[in-house]
Amino acid sequence: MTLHAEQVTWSRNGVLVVDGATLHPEPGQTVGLLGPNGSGKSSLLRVLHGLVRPTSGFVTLDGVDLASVGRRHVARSVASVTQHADTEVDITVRDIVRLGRIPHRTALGGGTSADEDAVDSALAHVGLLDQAGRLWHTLSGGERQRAQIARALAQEPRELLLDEPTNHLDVRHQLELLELVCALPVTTVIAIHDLNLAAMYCDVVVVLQEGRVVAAGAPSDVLTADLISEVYGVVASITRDARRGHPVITFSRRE
Ligand SMILES: Nc1ncnc2c1ncn2[C@@H]1O[C@H](COP(=O)(O)OP(=O)(O)OP(=O)(O)O)[C@@H](O)[C@H]1O
Repeated sequence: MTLHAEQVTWSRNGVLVVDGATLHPEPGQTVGLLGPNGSGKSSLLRVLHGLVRPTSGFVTLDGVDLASVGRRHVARSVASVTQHADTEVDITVRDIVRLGRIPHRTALGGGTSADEDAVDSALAHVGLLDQAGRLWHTLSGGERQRAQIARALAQEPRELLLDEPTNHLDVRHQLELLELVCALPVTTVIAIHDLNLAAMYCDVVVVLQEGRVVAAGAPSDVLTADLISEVYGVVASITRDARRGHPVITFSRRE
């Protein structure tokens, strides 16, 4: 079992932001949340994390309504990286990553060597081990993004919720990050704008439009020229990757 959404609706100021979304990831899958700006991807991730309560429907963790699961239990199981993680405090990269260990600490305990091992391992995974002593505010946007990913990895979650994690990353780090995420033994839901990266790395893609799920399934079934035209209003053509067979999307210029 994993984190499931059942007919989840979330309204804000009378506007239906998420409209009846159902999500049933298989354990270990990487699920891509796609859709235009404002289609509800971040909001659905927030509902899945239990940061906001659904207006109707429900989210379950291992079959139990998230509303009745303790926050600490959720924090031990679910890690998230949001789009605007930031801090003004003078804090090092290692300190940021250590935050991921908080849900695992006992009431009395400070950090243990197991905590430090998890922090080192997470830093190594994102290629920041040699930058661990640097201050947060001196990092580039991409380095901050990788530090936040390391914080989520240090949490050793079973479920990972990522909101546009490839933002700010150069192409090598985009590919490395998604390869890392796919190789982790966790279930990942990842809001992502790049349809080609979604096609390369996601087992399943779920397309949102105005808060509603309008398509879901394997990238090769979902990412058709018609769907892309309907949802994004752009002209695209689809070929297949010669080696792995996933769709490769090419966009046409408007003349
Ligand atoms: N707390 C809030 N209060 C009011 N409206 C909100 C709130 N959060 C989100 N919205 C609105 O809900 C809609 C969906 O926003 P959301 O950020 O979930 O979309 P998104 O698909 O993640 O967009 P993007 O691709 O631009 O990041 C938008 O119209 C947004 O303005």
